Amino acid sequence: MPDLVNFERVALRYGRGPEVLTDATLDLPQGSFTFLTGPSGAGKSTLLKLCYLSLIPSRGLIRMFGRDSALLTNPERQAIKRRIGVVLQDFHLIEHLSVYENVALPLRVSGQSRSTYNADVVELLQWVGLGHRMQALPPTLSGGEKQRCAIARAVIAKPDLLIADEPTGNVDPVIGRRLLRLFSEMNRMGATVLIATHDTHLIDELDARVLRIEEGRVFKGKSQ
Ligand SMILES: Nc1ncnc2c1ncn2[C@@H]1O[C@H](COP(=O)(O)OP(=O)(O)OP(=O)(O)O)[C@@H](O)[C@H]1O
Repeated sequence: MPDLVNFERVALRYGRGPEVLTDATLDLPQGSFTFLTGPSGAGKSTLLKLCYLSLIPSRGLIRMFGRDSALLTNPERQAIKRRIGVVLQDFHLIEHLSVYENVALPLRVSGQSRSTYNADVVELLQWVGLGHRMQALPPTLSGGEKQRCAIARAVIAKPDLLIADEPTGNVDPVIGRRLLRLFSEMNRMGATVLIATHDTHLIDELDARVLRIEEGRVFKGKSQ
Protein backbone atom coordinates (compact mmCIF):
# COMPACT_ATOMS: atom_id res chain seq x y z
CA MET A 1 0.00 0.00 0.00
CA PRO A 2 1.28 3.55 -0.70
CA ASP A 3 1.99 5.80 2.27
CA LEU A 4 -0.74 8.25 3.19
CA VAL A 5 1.75 10.18 5.30
CA ASN A 6 5.50 10.17 4.87
CA PHE A 7 8.10 12.20 6.78
CA GLU A 8 11.70 12.41 5.61
CA ARG A 9 14.14 13.77 8.19
CA VAL A 10 11.68 16.24 9.62
CA ALA A 11 12.72 18.80 12.22
CA LEU A 12 10.48 21.13 14.18
CA ARG A 13 11.28 23.91 16.60
CA TYR A 14 8.82 26.32 18.18
CA GLY A 15 10.06 29.89 17.63
CA ARG A 16 13.63 30.16 18.83
CA GLY A 17 13.33 27.17 21.15
CA PRO A 18 15.26 23.90 20.81
CA GLU A 19 14.34 21.39 18.15
CA VAL A 20 11.54 19.18 19.49
CA LEU A 21 11.86 16.86 16.49
CA THR A 22 15.35 16.69 15.04
CA ASP A 23 15.34 13.97 12.45
CA ALA A 24 11.92 12.32 12.40
CA THR A 25 11.16 9.76 9.73
CA LEU A 26 7.65 8.39 9.63
CA ASP A 27 5.52 6.36 7.25
CA LEU A 28 1.84 5.64 7.59
CA PRO A 29 0.85 3.12 4.93
CA GLN A 30 -2.70 3.51 3.67
CA GLY A 31 -5.04 1.47 5.83
CA SER A 32 -2.54 1.04 8.68
CA PHE A 33 -3.28 1.37 12.41
CA THR A 34 -0.43 2.89 14.41
CA PHE A 35 0.05 3.79 18.05
CA LEU A 36 2.55 6.55 18.83
CA THR A 37 4.06 6.53 22.28
CA GLY A 38 6.98 8.09 24.11
CA PRO A 39 7.68 10.05 27.30
CA SER A 40 5.79 13.20 28.19
CA GLY A 41 7.22 16.14 26.27
CA ALA A 42 8.88 13.88 23.67
CA GLY A 43 6.96 15.48 20.83
CA LYS A 44 3.94 13.23 20.18
CA SER A 45 1.42 16.07 19.92
CA THR A 46 3.91 18.01 17.81
CA LEU A 47 4.27 15.13 15.36
CA LEU A 48 0.47 14.79 15.16
CA LYS A 49 0.13 18.52 14.45
CA LEU A 50 2.53 18.12 11.53
CA CYS A 51 0.41 15.19 10.29
CA TYR A 52 -2.80 17.23 10.26
CA LEU A 53 -1.05 20.20 8.67
CA SER A 54 -1.39 22.48 11.66
CA LEU A 55 2.39 23.05 11.79
CA ILE A 56 4.98 23.50 9.06
CA PRO A 57 8.30 21.68 9.53
CA SER A 58 11.47 23.69 10.15
CA ARG A 59 13.37 21.24 7.92
CA GLY A 60 12.68 18.06 5.99
CA LEU A 61 9.92 16.79 3.74
CA ILE A 62 6.35 15.82 4.57
CA ARG A 63 4.27 14.04 1.95
CA MET A 64 0.53 13.82 2.55
CA PHE A 65 -1.73 11.77 0.29
CA GLY A 66 1.19 11.56 -2.15
CA ARG A 67 1.78 15.34 -2.28
CA ASP A 68 4.72 17.37 -0.97
CA SER A 69 2.99 19.41 1.75
CA ALA A 70 5.25 22.42 1.12
CA LEU A 71 3.94 22.74 -2.43
CA LEU A 72 0.22 22.65 -1.63
CA THR A 73 -1.87 25.68 -2.52
CA ASN A 74 -4.26 26.90 0.15
CA PRO A 75 -7.32 25.24 -1.43
CA GLU A 76 -5.37 21.97 -1.81
CA ARG A 77 -4.33 22.16 1.83
CA GLN A 78 -7.93 22.72 2.91
CA ALA A 79 -9.08 19.82 0.72
CA ILE A 80 -6.54 17.50 2.39
CA LYS A 81 -7.53 18.75 5.85
CA ARG A 82 -11.13 17.83 5.11
CA ARG A 83 -10.00 14.23 4.62
CA ILE A 84 -8.50 14.13 8.12
CA GLY A 85 -10.45 13.58 11.36
CA VAL A 86 -8.68 14.90 14.42
CA VAL A 87 -9.27 14.32 18.14
CA LEU A 88 -7.27 16.79 20.23
CA GLN A 89 -6.38 16.63 23.91
CA ASP A 90 -8.39 19.78 24.62
CA PHE A 91 -11.30 18.69 22.38
CA HIS A 92 -11.92 22.04 20.58
CA LEU A 93 -15.69 21.72 20.75
CA ILE A 94 -17.79 24.73 19.77
CA GLU A 95 -19.29 25.83 23.06
CA HIS A 96 -22.50 27.41 21.81
CA LEU A 97 -23.46 24.41 19.65
CA SER A 98 -25.11 21.32 21.14
CA VAL A 99 -23.40 17.94 21.18
CA TYR A 100 -25.55 16.95 18.20
CA GLU A 101 -24.63 20.11 16.24
CA ASN A 102 -20.92 19.72 17.03
CA VAL A 103 -20.91 16.17 15.71
CA ALA A 104 -23.03 17.05 12.66
CA LEU A 105 -20.82 20.04 11.79
CA PRO A 106 -18.38 18.28 9.41
CA LEU A 107 -21.35 16.96 7.42
CA ARG A 108 -23.12 20.32 7.40
CA VAL A 109 -19.93 22.04 6.23
CA SER A 110 -19.62 19.52 3.40
CA GLY A 111 -23.09 20.58 2.22
CA GLN A 112 -25.23 17.67 3.45
CA SER A 113 -28.73 18.31 4.74
CA ARG A 114 -29.98 17.27 8.15
CA SER A 115 -32.39 14.75 6.68
CA THR A 116 -29.49 12.83 5.09
CA TYR A 117 -27.26 12.72 8.16
CA ASN A 118 -29.66 12.80 11.13
CA ALA A 119 -29.92 9.03 11.59
CA ASP A 120 -26.12 8.56 11.35
CA VAL A 121 -25.41 11.29 13.91
CA VAL A 122 -27.98 9.92 16.36
CA GLU A 123 -26.71 6.34 15.94
CA LEU A 124 -23.09 7.36 16.49
CA LEU A 125 -23.95 9.46 19.54
CA GLN A 126 -25.82 6.52 21.02
CA TRP A 127 -22.88 4.27 20.27
CA VAL A 128 -20.41 6.50 22.15
CA GLY A 129 -22.87 6.72 25.07
CA LEU A 130 -24.06 10.28 24.47
CA GLY A 131 -27.58 9.48 23.29
CA HIS A 132 -29.01 11.20 26.38
CA ARG A 133 -26.76 14.28 26.05
CA MET A 134 -27.44 15.21 22.41
CA GLN A 135 -28.93 18.61 23.20
CA ALA A 136 -26.39 19.48 25.93
CA LEU A 137 -23.88 22.29 25.43
CA PRO A 138 -20.18 21.37 25.76
CA PRO A 139 -19.52 23.47 28.92
CA THR A 140 -22.05 21.29 30.77
CA LEU A 141 -20.31 18.01 29.82
CA SER A 142 -17.80 16.02 31.88
CA GLY A 143 -14.27 15.58 30.51
CA GLY A 144 -15.08 12.06 29.32
CA GLU A 145 -18.30 13.21 27.63
CA LYS A 146 -16.42 16.00 25.83
CA GLN A 147 -13.86 13.46 24.70
CA ARG A 148 -16.55 11.14 23.30
CA CYS A 149 -18.21 14.09 21.56
CA ALA A 150 -14.87 15.08 19.99
CA ILE A 151 -14.29 11.51 18.82
CA ALA A 152 -17.77 11.28 17.32
CA ARG A 153 -17.17 14.55 15.46
CA ALA A 154 -13.82 13.28 14.16
CA VAL A 155 -15.24 10.05 12.74
CA ILE A 156 -18.72 11.09 11.52
CA ALA A 157 -17.54 12.08 8.03
CA LYS A 158 -15.55 8.83 7.59
CA PRO A 159 -12.15 10.50 7.18
CA ASP A 160 -9.34 8.82 5.22
CA LEU A 161 -6.91 9.65 8.02
CA LEU A 162 -7.92 9.63 11.68
CA ILE A 163 -5.52 11.22 14.16
CA ALA A 164 -6.16 11.14 17.90
CA ASP A 165 -4.12 12.61 20.76
CA GLU A 166 -4.64 10.62 24.00
CA PRO A 167 -8.23 9.79 22.99
CA THR A 168 -8.94 7.72 26.08
CA GLY A 169 -7.24 10.00 28.62
CA ASN A 170 -10.49 11.03 30.31
CA VAL A 171 -12.62 7.90 30.19
CA ASP A 172 -12.80 4.71 32.25
CA PRO A 173 -11.33 1.47 30.85
CA VAL A 174 -14.69 0.13 29.64
CA ILE A 175 -15.46 3.25 27.61
CA GLY A 176 -11.80 3.34 26.52
CA ARG A 177 -12.12 -0.13 24.98
CA ARG A 178 -15.39 0.85 23.31
CA LEU A 179 -13.74 3.91 21.76
CA LEU A 180 -10.83 1.78 20.62
CA ARG A 181 -13.36 -0.55 18.93
CA LEU A 182 -14.73 2.51 17.12
CA PHE A 183 -11.22 3.38 15.86
CA SER A 184 -10.69 -0.26 14.81
CA GLU A 185 -13.99 -0.25 12.96
CA MET A 186 -13.02 2.95 11.13
CA ASN A 187 -9.74 1.29 10.24
CA ARG A 188 -11.53 -1.84 9.02
CA MET A 189 -13.60 0.40 6.74
CA GLY A 190 -10.39 1.82 5.25
CA ALA A 191 -9.25 4.72 7.42
CA THR A 192 -5.58 5.07 8.27
CA VAL A 193 -5.38 5.58 12.04
CA LEU A 194 -2.69 7.22 14.17
CA ILE A 195 -3.21 7.38 17.93
CA ALA A 196 -0.80 9.01 20.39
CA THR A 197 -1.10 7.51 23.85
CA HIS A 198 0.73 6.81 27.10
CA ASP A 199 -1.74 4.05 27.86
CA THR A 200 0.11 0.74 27.50
CA HIS A 201 -3.10 -1.19 28.28
CA LEU A 202 -4.72 0.44 25.27
CA ILE A 203 -1.76 -0.50 23.08
CA ASP A 204 -1.92 -4.10 24.32
CA GLU A 205 -5.59 -4.36 23.29
CA LEU A 206 -4.71 -4.43 19.59
CA ASP A 207 -2.14 -6.10 17.43
CA ALA A 208 -1.19 -2.78 15.80
CA ARG A 209 2.06 -1.08 14.85
CA VAL A 210 3.73 0.81 17.66
CA LEU A 211 6.10 3.72 17.09
CA ARG A 212 7.77 5.78 19.78
CA ILE A 213 9.43 9.17 19.87
CA GLU A 214 12.69 9.55 21.69
CA GLU A 215 15.13 12.41 21.47
CA GLY A 216 13.43 13.91 18.47
CA ARG A 217 13.34 10.74 16.40
CA VAL A 218 10.80 8.05 15.65
CA PHE A 219 11.60 4.41 16.46
CA LYS A 220 9.69 1.16 15.98
CA GLY A 221 8.29 -0.62 19.07
CA LYS A 222 7.27 0.42 22.56
CA SER A 223 10.79 0.57 24.05
CA GLN A 224 14.35 -0.35 23.23
N1 LIG B 1 3.26 25.92 21.16
C1 LIG B 1 4.43 25.60 21.73
N2 LIG B 1 5.38 26.55 21.92
C2 LIG B 1 6.56 26.25 22.46
N3 LIG B 1 6.92 25.00 22.86
C3 LIG B 1 6.02 24.03 22.70
C4 LIG B 1 4.73 24.27 22.13
N4 LIG B 1 4.06 23.10 22.09
C5 LIG B 1 4.88 22.17 22.62
N5 LIG B 1 6.06 22.72 22.97
C6 LIG B 1 7.21 22.00 23.55
O1 LIG B 1 7.55 20.95 22.67
C7 LIG B 1 7.92 19.78 23.42
C8 LIG B 1 7.07 18.60 22.94
O2 LIG B 1 5.72 18.86 23.30
P1 LIG B 1 4.55 17.89 22.85
O3 LIG B 1 3.28 18.45 23.40
O4 LIG B 1 4.65 17.63 21.40
O5 LIG B 1 4.97 16.55 23.65
P2 LIG B 1 4.10 15.24 23.98
O6 LIG B 1 5.01 14.07 23.74
O7 LIG B 1 2.82 15.27 23.22
O8 LIG B 1 3.82 15.42 25.52
P3 LIG B 1 2.60 14.86 26.43
O9 LIG B 1 2.70 13.37 26.40
O10 LIG B 1 2.93 15.43 27.80
O11 LIG B 1 1.32 15.41 25.86
C9 LIG B 1 7.76 20.12 24.89
O12 LIG B 1 9.05 20.48 25.38
C10 LIG B 1 6.85 21.31 24.87
O13 LIG B 1 7.12 22.17 25.96
